[in-house]
Amino acid sequence: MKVKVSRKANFNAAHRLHRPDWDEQKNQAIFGKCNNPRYHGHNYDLIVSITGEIDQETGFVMDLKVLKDLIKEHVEEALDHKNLNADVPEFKELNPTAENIAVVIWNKLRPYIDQANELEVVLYETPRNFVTYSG
Ligand SMILES: Nc1nc2c(c(=O)[nH]1)N=C([C@H](O)[C@H](O)COP(=O)(O)OP(=O)(O)OP(=O)(O)O)CN2
Ligand SMILES: [Zn+2]
Repeated sequence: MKVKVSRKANFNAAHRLHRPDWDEQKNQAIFGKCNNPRYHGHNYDLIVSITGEIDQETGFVMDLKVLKDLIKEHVEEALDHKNLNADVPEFKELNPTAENIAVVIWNKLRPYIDQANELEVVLYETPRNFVTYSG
């Protein structure tokens, strides 16, 4: 019997969607206001979920206090109040779209999650735009 447990988190970050190999007109046409050369911010909401068997001794799939601390150490400290393009090595040459940010977060957390459990990351870039990555 598998059960999914989840932890919500939040971080604020600035970004710019841009490809240096495209001219200004194409960047503007594809990325619109997220191509602003002065960057802009989003208030990202994150839901991290772990799916697995319930441990018969603890009753936990995973201790949510441990998950909270992992998100704080590996996601919030890396991304919160950062300029994603300029401050976060993973985005030096990777566009910080919601999709790519979700994959980066998943990769940061996966090494710390029990191999027997599944990891899912849901990232809200705006209240109505969100992406899901499960590996
Ligand atoms: N597939 C993707 N599409 C878009 C992304 C993305 O990361 N992946 N990002 C953006 C913008 O960065 C950002 O999400 C703003 O988009 P917008 O359409 O303005 O969304 P809002 O929810 O703020 O707008 P509403 O009008 O309130 O719906 C765009 N596309
Ligand atoms: Zn944006």
